[in-house]
Amino acid sequence: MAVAEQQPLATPPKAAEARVPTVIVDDVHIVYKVYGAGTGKGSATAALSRLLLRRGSPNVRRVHAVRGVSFTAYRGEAIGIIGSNGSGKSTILRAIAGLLPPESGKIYTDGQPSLLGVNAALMNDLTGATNVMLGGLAMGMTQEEVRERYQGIVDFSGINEKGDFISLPMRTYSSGMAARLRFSIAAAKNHDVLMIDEALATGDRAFQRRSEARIRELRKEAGTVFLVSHNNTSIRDTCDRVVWLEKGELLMDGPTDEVIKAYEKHTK
Ligand SMILES: Nc1ncnc2c1ncn2[C@@H]1O[C@H](COP(=O)(O)OP(=O)(O)OP(=O)(O)O)[C@@H](O)[C@H]1O
Repeated sequence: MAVAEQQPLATPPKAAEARVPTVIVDDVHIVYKVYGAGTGKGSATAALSRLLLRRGSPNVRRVHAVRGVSFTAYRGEAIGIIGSNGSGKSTILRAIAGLLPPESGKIYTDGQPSLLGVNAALMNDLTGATNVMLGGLAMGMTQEEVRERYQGIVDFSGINEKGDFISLPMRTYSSGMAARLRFSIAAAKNHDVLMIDEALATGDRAFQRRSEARIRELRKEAGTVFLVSHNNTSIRDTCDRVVWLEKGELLMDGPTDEVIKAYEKHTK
């Protein structure tokens, strides 16, 4: 009986590298409501009579800050968000962080996104050292972990380069020093999704380099990083993809070089 020639088993095609989505922004609109934006109707009596008569405030102004924005971010990406002043960059980050509800549309996130903004809350009357401890605990580290990383955080921030500033209250820091400390605390932890809003702009060049290197590390450690910045060099050095917002709309989303080139042409 003839034996069928054994065919070598075809090697299955190597599974394509699975891209894991971390943030999905789906047709999101965000509207701020500004109360008391008109004149003359702000008195307590007027407010009371509105309550009693169940009439809405006549002075609510709506600012439609984000208009139908959609994109998906994947694990391991660093995405720059650019656009002129007031284009909605900070607003979309705050919404991804869960701090602002969208008027319509949906935002899905994998893990808890951390927003590191220029206004991230640290206590001005407490020393830098206490803020490092509190900030670490607030990010979910144990006391032991914060103690282990304390020196690394202080060294990274460079706060003590010109004397023992870490033991002084934060209100004695310049805005650049405070921003450096905030970034150093946040960067001490690996985040699923880390969003950085202009935090690098205030540091000097040496600090910016350290931060950029740390952002690259955070990406390797499988997180997703968003960076809002007006500094195209920072964006070029850290991000492989850029989302360009203008007047609340997404104008372009693509490889860094392409988008920055188009943006520079637009702003010239
Ligand atoms: N708390 C708020 N209340 C009302 N309107 C707001 C508020 N915050 C922002 N806006 C408005 O929303 C729009 C988008 O603002 P946003 O701060 O997101 O812009 P941005 O792109 O981050 O600007 P910039 O580059 O100047 O930081 C602007 O028109 C702004 O006036």
